[in-house]
Amino acid sequence: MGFFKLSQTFLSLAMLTFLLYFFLRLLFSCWILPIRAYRKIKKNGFGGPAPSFPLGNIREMKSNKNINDSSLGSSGISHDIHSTVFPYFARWQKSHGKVFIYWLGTEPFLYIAEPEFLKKMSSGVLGKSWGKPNVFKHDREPMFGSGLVMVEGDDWVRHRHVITPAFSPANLKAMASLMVAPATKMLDRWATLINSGKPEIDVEREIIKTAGEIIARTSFGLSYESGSKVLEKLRATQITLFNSNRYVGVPFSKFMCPKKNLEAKKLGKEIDQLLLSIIDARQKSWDGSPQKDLLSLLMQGSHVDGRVGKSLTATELVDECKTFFFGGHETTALALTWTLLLLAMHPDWQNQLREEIREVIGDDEEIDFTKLAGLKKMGWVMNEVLRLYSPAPNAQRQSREDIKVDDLVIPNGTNMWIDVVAMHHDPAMWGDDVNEFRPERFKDDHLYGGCKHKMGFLPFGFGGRMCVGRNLTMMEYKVVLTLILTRFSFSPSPSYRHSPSILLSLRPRHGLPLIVQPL
Ligand code: HEM
Repeated sequence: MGFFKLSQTFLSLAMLTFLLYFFLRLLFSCWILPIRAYRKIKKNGFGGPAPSFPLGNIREMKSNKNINDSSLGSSGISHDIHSTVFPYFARWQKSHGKVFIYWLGTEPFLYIAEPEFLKKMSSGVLGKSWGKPNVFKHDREPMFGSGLVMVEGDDWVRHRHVITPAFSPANLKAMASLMVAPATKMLDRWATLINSGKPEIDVEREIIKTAGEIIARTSFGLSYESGSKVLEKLRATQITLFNSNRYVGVPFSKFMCPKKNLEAKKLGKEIDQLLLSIIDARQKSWDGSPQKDLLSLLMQGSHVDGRVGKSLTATELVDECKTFFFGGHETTALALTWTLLLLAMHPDWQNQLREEIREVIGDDEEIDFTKLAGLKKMGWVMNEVLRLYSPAPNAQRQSREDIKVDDLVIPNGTNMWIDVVAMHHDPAMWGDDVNEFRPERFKDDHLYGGCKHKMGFLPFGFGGRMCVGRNLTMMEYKVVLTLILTRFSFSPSPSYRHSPSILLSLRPRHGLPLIVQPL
């Protein structure tokens, strides 16, 4: 009896110790550490909205959805979108300036919409010394794994070293030929719809589908038919993750949607298996002849440059394929989608681009891809669209060392949120016509569009971690837009409701119905 009582007391003590340990750990990670990090940043004198525990400022961010659709007929369409897509940032900017601290759950973030601050902060930091916020890593794991977007340090250098040559101009030219068939298939579908008396087409849905096919071909060499299984699963992962991704930074948020998280993990594993089997088959059948798609180029790069530490493993190749899909297809599709809206609203620009295509490319049935670089006006239009409706509305960083900005010190471990939409719509940088569609602003300054600061135009990010796929995007943009403009003209549908919104990327909430006519 005495022994039984003793062991019971021991068990209760053990339980109590465990609970105390658990509580202290929780207190430490959710309260003491974040407050300590916050105090260090705050020493620099930054302000910011008051947070509450445990949501930080998330409640305010969620309550501020400010869904404000405008249609063609009523007030017209405004490109002044910052206060619509990020109403909380627009409001906090008014009280706290362009650099301040806000909280995602128990994680403080340094908000930055000031190009000069960004320049000073990033000028001394190497690409490999930047991190990505740890708090996002759990959610993004099934999408990007250890792909280039997420890796850091020497691993990042190794990945970037193998990946960059795959995007060389010669390789891109070969990839361009893979883009024509999916785009032509889409346009044939439009022609059939128009012939059957349905000229109203949701071009966003169409272009996202086509860009998915293009990325499947250019990334892993899959035709739509054979790649549709991978594509379906990749898309399902994105939707599942996005739905379960809403309380980032809140303690235990990953346990809030256990079903969705498990589903995303399961899908992630299935995709890995599918891609691994593709890589395996390639490895077995590869006879050394040159291939056009990124996966083959990376495999060749890894093969040729087979020194230890330089090549990519099969698992890393899988992660890069997923990264190309998630990082590359929707962003490019949205750049094209917003372009079609702006060109629909500006038929004069449609005509100017058609004229340029006739002059530069001619009437040949097959596009000579070397001539695409000559489509200068199309380049201005692309930049102006990326400025007004940047598909990647923000960039994120976490410092991995103390960073000096004049007399200030941004401490190691600071999360950063760079508000690209704010900087692209800042009249102090662009002038009073900041919210007008004026592609000609890129005529004399094709890189920065006359922006007063070189860090004020960042559609592809900045520094050593700038988007590795930007030239591929440019190629796809010019190929697809050339094909569209040579076959169709288009105008906005009266049913279009303008409601740009952030669903990972910046997209039209209700799609983009256009009235399409054959030329
Ligand atoms: C309009 C199209 C695109 C936009 C707006 C875009 C935007 C971006 C942005 C903002 C970043 C982050 C840069 C930073 O943190 O400073 C990025 C990184 C990246 N993008 Fe893109 N991207 C586009 C197309 C593509 C394509 C087509 C691919 C590949 C097929 C791609 C692959 C990547 C990769 C791998 C990274 C990570 C680079 C690194 O961290 O070293 N992107 N992109």
